[in-house]
Amino acid sequence: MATAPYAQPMLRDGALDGKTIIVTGGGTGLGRAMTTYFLQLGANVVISSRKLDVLEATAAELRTQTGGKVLAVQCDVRKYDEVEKLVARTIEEFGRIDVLVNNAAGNFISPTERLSNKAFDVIVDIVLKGSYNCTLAVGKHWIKEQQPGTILNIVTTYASVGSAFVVPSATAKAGVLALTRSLAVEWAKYGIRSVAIAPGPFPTEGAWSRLFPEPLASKLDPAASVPLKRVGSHQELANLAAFLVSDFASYINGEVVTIDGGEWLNGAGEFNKLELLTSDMWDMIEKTMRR
Ligand SMILES: CCCCCCC/C=C/C(=O)SCCNC(=O)CCNC(=O)[C@H](O)C(C)(C)COP(=O)(O)OP(=O)(O)OC[C@H]1O[C@@H](n2cnc3c(N)ncnc32)[C@H](O)[C@@H]1OP(=O)(O)O
Ligand SMILES: NC(=O)C1=CN([C@@H]2O[C@H](COP(=O)(O)OP(=O)(O)OC[C@H]3O[C@@H](n4cnc5c(N)ncnc54)[C@H](OP(=O)(O)O)[C@@H]3O)[C@@H](O)[C@H]2O)C=CC1
Repeated sequence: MATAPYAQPMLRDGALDGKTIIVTGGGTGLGRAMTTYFLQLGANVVISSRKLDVLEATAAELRTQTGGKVLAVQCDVRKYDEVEKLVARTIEEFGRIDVLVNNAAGNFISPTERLSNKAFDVIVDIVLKGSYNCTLAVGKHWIKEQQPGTILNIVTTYASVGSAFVVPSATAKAGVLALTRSLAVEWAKYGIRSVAIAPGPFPTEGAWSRLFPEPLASKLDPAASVPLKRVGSHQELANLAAFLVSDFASYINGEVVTIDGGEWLNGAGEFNKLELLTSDMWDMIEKTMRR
């Protein structure tokens, strides 16, 4: 079957030539998808997370698949000293950093009152502390070297509106969104852009195992609440990420781009649920109203 247009690579060859990009959580899921496309577009990529074996395996596969330069560095984003080492190792290998993608995250569904304080901490620490740790370490480097840069934060649609049953994640992602918009203004004078992507449902093992465990998975179709009636493809998210970190997006700063097939608006509109009405019902309703 032919690949759908939205699942095809978008940018021209070499669009990211000469750029060095750090992708936290780059060994799996959407981080891996972005890394693959960045390499195909000519960037050098450093992938980091806690599990070195996963990172090394991904790096080896992507070297073969793309012919690009990818370095695996173990780093727990919650620990500032490890983040500083990640920055130093990147400079040592590639001589520069052009882009930071704050993608690493932790999440699981739970009624909030069931959470221990440690469970709340672990999510906020990975998502919010992890993002500001990396942003601070890379930002300080750019400012000291008088070098421009781009920060891309992967948030989610509920960063703006909140969500029940993923409260630590919603709290932390809202903070990351605030970080994005605040630094877009404060660090613009240094030539540093801050942007974000708010994805809706994109199937990954990491997200699905924690957000759609059984018996939920067999009861709930994640595509059903999306007006376009499908989930996202990894390539279309990678296309958007590559554009936002490329020089073609040089005038985009402080923006959060939602990519969710219209899902978040679906819950918002007062009358959206009328989608359930059949044509016959509408005939009846119209007749009654006109009378
Ligand atoms: C699907 C449609 C789209 C909607 C948008 C979705 C938006 C966001 C999506 C995502 O972010 S998906 C990313 C998912 N990926 C990950 O979470 C990967 C990394 N995750 C992990 O490593 C673990 O899941 C972790 C729990 C977050 C961290 O693991 P770690 O080993 O560091 O911690 P633990 O020691 O296991 O746990 C710490 C603390 O948390 C409690 N806990 C763990 N799991 C649960 C649970 N399911 N329910 C309640 N509590 C949990 C655990 O018991 C510990 O607390 P204490 O027992 O010490 O009090
Ligand atoms: N998939 C989806 O539908 C959606 C995803 N998102 C966002 O997309 C991003 C990627 O998620 P996805 O690919 O689905 O899930 P994954 O679970 O595949 O990705 C999460 C990554 O974060 C890494 N990570 C977790 N904790 C740490 C830590 N302390 N230090 C460093 N790295 C860490 C994990 O690696 P390791 O365990 O080796 O540390 C893993 O590679 C996340 O920001 C998520 O919130 C947003 C909306 C929807």
